[in-house]
Order: sequence, then structure tokens, then C-alpha cells
Amino acid sequence: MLRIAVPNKGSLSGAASAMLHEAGYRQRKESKELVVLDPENGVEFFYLRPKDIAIYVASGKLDIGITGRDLLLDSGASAEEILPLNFGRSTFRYATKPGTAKGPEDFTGMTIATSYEGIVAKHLAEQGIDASVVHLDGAVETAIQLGVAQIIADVVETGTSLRNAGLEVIGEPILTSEAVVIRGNGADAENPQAQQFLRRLQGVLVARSYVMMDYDCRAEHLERAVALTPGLESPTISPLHNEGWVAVRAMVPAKEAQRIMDDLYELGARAILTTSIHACRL
Ligand SMILES: Nc1ncnc2c1ncn2[C@@H]1O[C@H](COP(=O)(O)OP(=O)(O)OP(=O)(O)O)[C@@H](O)[C@H]1O
Ligand SMILES: O=P(O)(O)OC[C@H]1O[C@H](OP(=O)(O)OP(=O)(O)O)[C@H](O)[C@@H]1O
Ligand SMILES: [Mg+2]
Repeated sequence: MLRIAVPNKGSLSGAASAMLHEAGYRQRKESKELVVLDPENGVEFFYLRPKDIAIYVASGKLDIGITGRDLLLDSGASAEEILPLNFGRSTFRYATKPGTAKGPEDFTGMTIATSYEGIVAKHLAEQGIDASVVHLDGAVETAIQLGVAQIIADVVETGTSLRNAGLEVIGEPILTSEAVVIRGNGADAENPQAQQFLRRLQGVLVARSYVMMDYDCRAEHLERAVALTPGLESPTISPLHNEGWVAVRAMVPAKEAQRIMDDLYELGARAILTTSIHACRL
């Protein structure tokens, strides 16, 4: 039985469960459930605080976890990222009141409030900056207004929280984060159950970001058409009853589908269709 940690609350929780559901796994029906067994798929899900997930996975008690890259790095746990999941994107940044500091080089002697002490302490040490770090559980923006710190280091998604607090980001982003699948450093990378789980999630990622495109084109335009739709391996080409015409089928990135359809039409292709992909194994 594969044992998997899933965020039980917060920004990553809903999207992680939705992705697992899309991959065909049973998920909890209400937020108070802490463990869900999915015997048909040979998997047991443990719903845990996102900050704790790397620690459980590093201990080897759980095989795999879904958490944020920033949370993994902050924990310092011996676990590694094995698959980025393309949701829960954020940056981790310093911010302050305008005029306080231009960047980390000005932080010497100041106090930095954060919920991510591990990341901040490491970053300051790397830059050789002698500043104090105070740990707060949340709402760190208010620490500046109340004089507990001069600088904060926090997750920035839209930037609304900073704007509302009258703060501005300073320096380069410390890191960029998204939800990731993690595995303990000591875990067996060849574990077939874990590999099947990863293939399912990769299938969801592909199904979300690609569409299937079909079109007809004249044989003499085929090479130029195929250059627009190279597919993942290579497109399927079938003869049409009408001599001199072929049908082409290829996967294309969903974001580029409309532009590709315009370009194919210009080239003389017709009956250009896209259909969504529900599931996939590459
Ligand atoms: N707007 C956001 N606020 C906080 N975390 C975010 C946001 N967008 C993405 N994330 C990511 O979610 C993870 C943090 O989730 P976590 O559940 O610990 O905090 P949270 O969403 O702020 O929830 P809460 O503070 O209510 O417990 C990190 O990986 C972070 O990068
Ligand atoms: O850039 P934004 O889109 O505004 O998102 C980032 C903010 O959201 C989170 O706070 P949350 O609402 O989780 O409250 P918390 O500080 O209590 O964790 C995070 O700590 C930032 O404050
Ligand atoms: Mg929060």
C-alpha cells in the first residue's frame, strides 16, 4: 500500500485533492477526515498540515507527499522534489515600508518577521548579512505596523496583502514556488507503486495543458503544417478519400491552440478541430 501525504488545509489543499480526484483516486468527502483508504488503487491518503508533510515523508513513514517547494526547503527535511504540479504558484520575497531598505544589503542590525524561518536564515547566511529573524505564524505584514520588525519575508501571490498593508517588495525574489510531489531521500526511486502514482499525475498535467488537434490539408503543404503541429512524438497522418489530401492528428499545447489554428488555416488546412484530453499516459 502506497502511503501519501496531502495538504489538509490552506492554499494547496483544494487543488491537490482535485488533482488526485482527476487522477482517479478516492478523496475525502469532508474536511474533518484525516485518513482515506483507496484499496482499489492500493493507496492510503493522510491529510496533514502542509508545513509538516516534508517531515513525515523524510522520516520514511509516508512514501510520497504533496506540498509547496517553499515549505519543503523551509523544513530542511531530507526529502526531494520529484514532480512540479503547476498549481499553488507563489514567490517568496522581502518587503518593507517604502524608504526603510533597498535590498538585503541594508538589513544589517534589523529584525525580519517571517513564518519561514528556515528559508530566511539560510538566505541571510548565504548573503553574509547579520540580521535577526522573528518567527510569526501568520499575518506577518502587521509586524511592521506594530514595530515587531522592520522587514518581513513572506509568500507573495497577487501582492494584494502587501499593498493593503502599505508595503513594497524589495530585492530579488528569494525563490519561486509551486506545489510539488516529494519523496524521502532514502526512498526507493524504483518503487513501482510510486512510479504508477507519478505517471497518473503526469497524465493529469498533460491532459490539462494539451488538446488534440485534427485537420485536413493538401499533401504538398504537409511538411509546413507538421512543422506547426509536431506533436509529442510525431503526428499521425492518414490518407483521405479525396486524392492529394491527408488528415493530420497531433497533440498541441492548449495555450497555443488558437494561434496554431489560424496559421494552419492560412496554410490552406481545413476542418481544423480541437478536442480536450481527459486522461493520458505518455
Ligand atoms: N496566496 C497564498 N498564500 C499563502 N500561500 C500560498 C498562496 N499561494 C500559494 N501558496 C502556497 O501555499 C503553501 C502555503 O500553504 P499553507 O497552507 O501553509 O498556508 P496558507 O495557504 O497561507 O494557509 P493558512 O495560513 O490559512 O494556514 C506554500 O507552498 C505557498 O507557496
Ligand atoms: O499576495 P497575496 O495574493 O495577497 O497572497 C499572499 C498572502 O496570503 C497569505 O496569507 P494568508 O491569507 O494565508 O494569511 P496568513 O498570513 O495568516 O497565513 C500569505 O502569508 C500572504 O500574506
Ligand atoms: Mg497563510
